[in-house]
Amino acid sequence: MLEILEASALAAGQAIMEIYLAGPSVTYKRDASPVTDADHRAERIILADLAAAFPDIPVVAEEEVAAGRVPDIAGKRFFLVDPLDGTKEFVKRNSHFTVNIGLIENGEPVTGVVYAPALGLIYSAAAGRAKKALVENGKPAGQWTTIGCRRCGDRPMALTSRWHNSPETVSFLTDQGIEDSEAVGSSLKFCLLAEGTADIYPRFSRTMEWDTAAGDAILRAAGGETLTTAGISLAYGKRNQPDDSDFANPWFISRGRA
Ligand SMILES: Nc1ncnc2c1ncn2[C@@H]1O[C@H](COP(=O)(O)O)[C@@H](OP(=O)(O)O)[C@H]1O
Ligand SMILES: [Mg+2]
Repeated sequence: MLEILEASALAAGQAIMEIYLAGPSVTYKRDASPVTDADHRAERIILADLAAAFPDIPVVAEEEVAAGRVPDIAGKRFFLVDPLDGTKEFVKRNSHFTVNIGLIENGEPVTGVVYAPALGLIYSAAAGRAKKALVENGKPAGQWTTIGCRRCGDRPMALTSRWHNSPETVSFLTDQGIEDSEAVGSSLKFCLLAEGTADIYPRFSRTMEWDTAAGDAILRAAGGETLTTAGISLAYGKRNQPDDSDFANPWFISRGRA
């Protein structure tokens, strides 16, 4: 399965880069977040690939949900797709945007691919192994290398959102005595924890499950974890929540090895 997901993410990323170079057309969704022709084109590519290869696995995809199309996932494994995470970065011509495909089984992210086309980097994970490759001309160049979280030292390096940071995140870093932090866009934050170049990603502002599933799968396979503020492993497939919309995540803290 993983190779099919990787190939689909690479194809979607190539379409995104064509639009990136030509200049995307931007509109704004009901929640005022930007969406571009690249989001829609990349999602169509991924949905077609998944439907052809895995017709029985439901797919929850960001723009499909925005259009009101949500499949029944009850009791099933399912895909979460964010065709272009970091749309704001993309629009501002910053390279921190990613293609994301994650597979959820029993509420856990078990398989994932994150592709950052402008950086030429692809990360993936399945069966407890996380790996990374450079991408050239739309294909992995050279060998995939296995990646793993580092053990956190005396000076933890934190990652924060570039556009959606919050006062609570700043307070958390102060309370924990964390002095070093870097703002990084999109699901790349999970990948940097997974490859052992940072230690903690506190997310005290809103995300949706498709923003986090693929990166979280890679982080967990690399030896890290994502916990809610109650200390419980972040679960996926959250529907019919009393006071929130479907597939919204609570605040969470992702980290490498303690
Ligand atoms: N108010 C809000 N409601 C829902 N999602 C939000 C949000 N603010 C930010 N996000 C999510 O945060 C993602 C960007 O994360 P980051 O800030 O770490 O780069 C966005 O992904 P998209 O770019 O796919 O829309 C979006 O889904
Ligand atoms: Mg997103």
